[in-house]
Amino acid sequence: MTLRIDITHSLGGFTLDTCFEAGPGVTAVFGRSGAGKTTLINAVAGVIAPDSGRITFGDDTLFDVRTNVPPHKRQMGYVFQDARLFPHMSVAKNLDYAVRFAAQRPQGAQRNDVIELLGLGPLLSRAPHDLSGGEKQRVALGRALLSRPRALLMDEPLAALDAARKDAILPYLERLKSTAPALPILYVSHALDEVARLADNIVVLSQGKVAAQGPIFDVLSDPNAVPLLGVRQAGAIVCATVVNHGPEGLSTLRTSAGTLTLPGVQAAIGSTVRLRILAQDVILSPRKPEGLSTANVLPVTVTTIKTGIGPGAAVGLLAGTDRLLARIPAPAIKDLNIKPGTSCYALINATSVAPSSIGR
Ligand SMILES: Nc1ncnc2c1ncn2[C@@H]1O[C@H](COP(=O)(O)OP(=O)(O)OP(=O)(O)O)[C@@H](O)[C@H]1O
Repeated sequence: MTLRIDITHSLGGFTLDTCFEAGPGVTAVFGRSGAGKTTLINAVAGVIAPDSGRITFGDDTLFDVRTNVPPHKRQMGYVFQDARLFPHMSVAKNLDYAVRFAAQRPQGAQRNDVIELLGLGPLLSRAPHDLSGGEKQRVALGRALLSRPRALLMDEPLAALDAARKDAILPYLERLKSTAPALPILYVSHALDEVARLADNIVVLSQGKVAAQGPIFDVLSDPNAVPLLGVRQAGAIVCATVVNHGPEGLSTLRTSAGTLTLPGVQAAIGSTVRLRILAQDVILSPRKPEGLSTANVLPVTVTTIKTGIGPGAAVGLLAGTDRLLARIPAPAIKDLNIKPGTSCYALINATSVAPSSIGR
């Protein structure tokens, strides 16, 4: 089923004016602080009533000029930045509380499946104050899933966690995606690394408006989206298959354009991973370079060039059937005579792809 959101809402001098759809899978709502992400997700949850517009889920109208379905009747699971567990209840009781309210609902995961999916078994008898931040968020996610939601709304669920805890919980979210592929998940975040690992689609909010939207692979590789995403954060996602793990901690991965050698790849041989390759870590060369310390050289074709974003230019590249994004000094466009259709080589430093940028 698909969530359709077409609303306007004013708060002081701020106006949210958005129109987009979120179907099965993860739709990331990305934007800088104050872009309107929380206002948007609160409207979908039914916590606030927009000034005007319409929110539908499949054939059901959740909000319009005549209708405003209360939050508990929208059948949405909500996970906040802070886990908001009941402090006086054990993990098991927190989960059972959700089951009780879901008893009559037709869809959703069973208790044991959710416990297994999120690795909650060893935590069941513990109290929330004995859990780490990441464990609390796993319980909060379990509780949301056990309410048998028709859609999941996640508002910066990892923002309060440090990098290590974030890395520990991301694989659970990746598993959730594959075990519940039909579940629409609206995932609010201002962290592009999370979004790149999890999202199928992205809606970029800027000052309350949708500034870009579409499949995550398209938007993150679009040079025109670089100013919205931030020049240092911008980078495309490449799909790769793990070929082997070498003795030096370096793994060989096959992409549609050629082979990459990268450190810190945990995935099993034969599995497909997503690699987020930052635009600033891609260097372009008109000829195939030799004798370099990096083995990662892929033949590419220039598709789009975006200048006028400071001293750098963003260059969209086709690498086999994948796309890459490079950020190079603007004068290099002229010096290298780069234009759409130019064939050249992309150099990617082996150590610049962080293990946390590698998703399943
Ligand atoms: N009750 C309110 N009264 C007036 N302005 C508000 C109110 N609530 C939010 N705003 C403003 O609306 C804008 C959007 O806020 P919102 O919380 O939706 O942004 P956000 O993208 O979720 O930000 P963050 O990432 O910092 O949480 C901000 O400019 C905020 O200051």
